[in-house]
This record gives sequence, structure tokens and C-alpha cells, in this order.
Amino acid sequence: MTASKLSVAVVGPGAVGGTVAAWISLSPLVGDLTLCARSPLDRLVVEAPDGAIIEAAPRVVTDPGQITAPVDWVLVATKAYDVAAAAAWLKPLLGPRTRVAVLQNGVEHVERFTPFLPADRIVPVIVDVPAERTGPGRIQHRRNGTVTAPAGEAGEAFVALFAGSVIEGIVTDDFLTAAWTKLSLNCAGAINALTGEPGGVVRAEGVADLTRELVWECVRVGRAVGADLGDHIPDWVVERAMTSPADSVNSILGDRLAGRPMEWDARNGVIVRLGELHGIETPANGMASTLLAAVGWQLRS
Ligand SMILES: NC(=O)C1=CN([C@@H]2O[C@H](COP(=O)(O)OP(=O)(O)OC[C@H]3O[C@@H](n4cnc5c(N)ncnc54)[C@H](OP(=O)(O)O)[C@@H]3O)[C@@H](O)[C@H]2O)C=CC1
Ligand SMILES: CC(C)(CO)C(=O)C(=O)O
Repeated sequence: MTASKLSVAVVGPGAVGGTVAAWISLSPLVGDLTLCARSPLDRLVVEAPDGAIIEAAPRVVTDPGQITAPVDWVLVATKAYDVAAAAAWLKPLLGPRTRVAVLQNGVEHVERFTPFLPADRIVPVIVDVPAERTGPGRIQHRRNGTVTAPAGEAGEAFVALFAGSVIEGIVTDDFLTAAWTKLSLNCAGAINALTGEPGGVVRAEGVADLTRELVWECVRVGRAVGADLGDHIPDWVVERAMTSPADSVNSILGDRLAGRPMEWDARNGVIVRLGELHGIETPANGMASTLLAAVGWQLRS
């Protein structure tokens, strides 16, 4: 008897969702793939890190009313600030065994979704897959990268979707530390979003030190909530920026340049909020949050 193939829906087929969907469309485990999109797209065309073009033409739906049956896996890859709207897809997609993988930055994957479904259905995922949208369904996948889920049956079933893809699926016994390590990297992205400059700005006078300040605050707060973060993390973040292509555009800078809302709360605000709870000062992340929240203020008021 052959095992039946899995059905997968990707909610938010943007840079990460589109890249992941294109790769898992090649998986022998996946029989049916649906893209749940806010804006229409015809198909996916992803330029892989080695220059190869991955094309996929899954079913695309733009209204939850178009979903006719629940699926085995929902992969949510919207921005963190779009979760409430994205949750409208869950009702028709969820069956008794459906799992929901949350592919987002930050450390609050589960908290963001517990208003909409039980925690034991949620698989939080750390995504280190740099990708940029160049048009609807058109994506530049920059580096193979990794997706990391908690160890256990659900996490292992999730990473199995990536067997045969260039994206490495990892499970970890210490997801908390993995999430805070990634947040350490992401909190520094505030500098790119505020200056409008890609990764190479780390070489400008004073910017490496400012990066370390943002990251040290993250490390202190992460330790207070139980993450095992070493003293090397601030230098590691600077080193990674120094050795990445100078024109790298991270997702928060991508949002700033495209005039979209920014994930400042998931990436910097959370450090301030949890810092307050644990009595840890976070002035650099506080300033970054205030300034990022203020971008576009005149247009909005
Ligand atoms: N880009 C990157 O390199 C990385 C990003 N991340 C994280 O991954 C997450 C996704 O980021 P990214 O892929 O860059 O974001 P994008 O903005 O490229 O993609 C988000 C997608 O979600 C769609 N969307 C928003 N609301 C809804 C909705 N209600 N229903 C369906 N689709 C919806 C958007 O639609 P529309 O087309 O209308 O905008 C867009 O296609 C973020 O948390 C980010 O921080 C993590 C690692 C790397
Ligand atoms: C730092 C990076 C590119 C890693 O994948 C990222 O998380 C982002 O762009 O938001």
C-alpha cells in the first residue's frame, strides 16, 4: 500500500511563502498545493541561489470561500502584522489533523496564533531563507538557507516537506534559543530600515557599535526568558553583516522601500516589551521601535 500524498496550503505567497511553495512543489510527498493569496498571481517563478529557475503553477485562491476541503498542512508566511487577516483562511483549511506551521520572524509565533487555534496544532518555524520579491509570484531566492522547527513528531513532519529541496530542514531541542538567536540577527535590521541602506551600511562609522548595542539588549532579554545566548552573539551579528553582500536587502528594509508597514514590533518592540517585564533597559531597541513606528506618520495623520 502506498501512503497518500499530502495536501499543503501556503497562506501569504510572498518572498518566503513563494520560495518555500516553489521548492515543496517538487517534493514527492506533496500531492496538492494551494496558494492562498491576498493579491492575485499567475504562477511562481523563483530564481534559485545557483541561478536555476524553479517554476510552479499551483492552484491560486484569493478568497477563503474558494477553499473546498481542509488540508494536511497550512504554512503561514505573511508578515507578523497581517496575522489577524490571514487567520480568515484557517476556518476552511482546518480539518481534525491539520497542522499550521508559522514561518515568520520574531519569538511570538505561537502567541500570535493561539487566538485562532489550539497551541498543539501550531508549529513555530525559524526561517533563515533570504528572499526578495521582484513582482507577484516572482522571487529571487538569495541563499539556500534553513527552516528550523521544534524537535518532535510535528516538527519532523514539517521538515520532511523540504527533503529534496536546497532549503535545509532542521529540528532542535532548544527552539527558544534558536528563535532568540534569529531575533538577535533581525533586531539589527532596524538600522537598514531607518537608514534606507542595505547590508553594507554596517561598515559606516559607528554602525557596527550600534548594531552590537541593539543585539546586546536582545541577548540580555533573551537570557532573562531562558534562551541560552552566548557572549559571542553581538560580534557574530556584525561579522555576518560584514561578510554578506553589501547590497543585501533584508525583509524589513524591503518593506520600508516598498512603502509597506514594517515588522518593528515583532523584531524590536518585543525586546522592549519583554525587557520591561524583566526589568532590563532596552534604550536602543526602544528608540528603533519609536522611529520605525513613526515612519509614514504624516501620511497617516
Ligand atoms: N524575505 C526574507 O528574506 C525573510 C523573511 N522572513 C520573515 O518571513 C515572514 C514573511 O516575510 P516575506 O515573505 O518577506 O513577506 P512578503 O511581504 O514578501 O510576503 C507576505 C505575503 O503575505 C501576503 N498576505 C498578507 N496578508 C494576507 C492575507 N490576509 N491573506 C493572504 N496573503 C496575505 C502578502 O500579500 P501581498 O502580495 O498583497 O502583499 C504577501 O504576498 C516575515 O515574518 C519575515 O520577517 C524571514 C526570513 C527571511
Ligand atoms: C536576515 C534575514 C534575511 C535572514 O533570512 C531575514 O530574516 C529577513 O530578511 O527578515
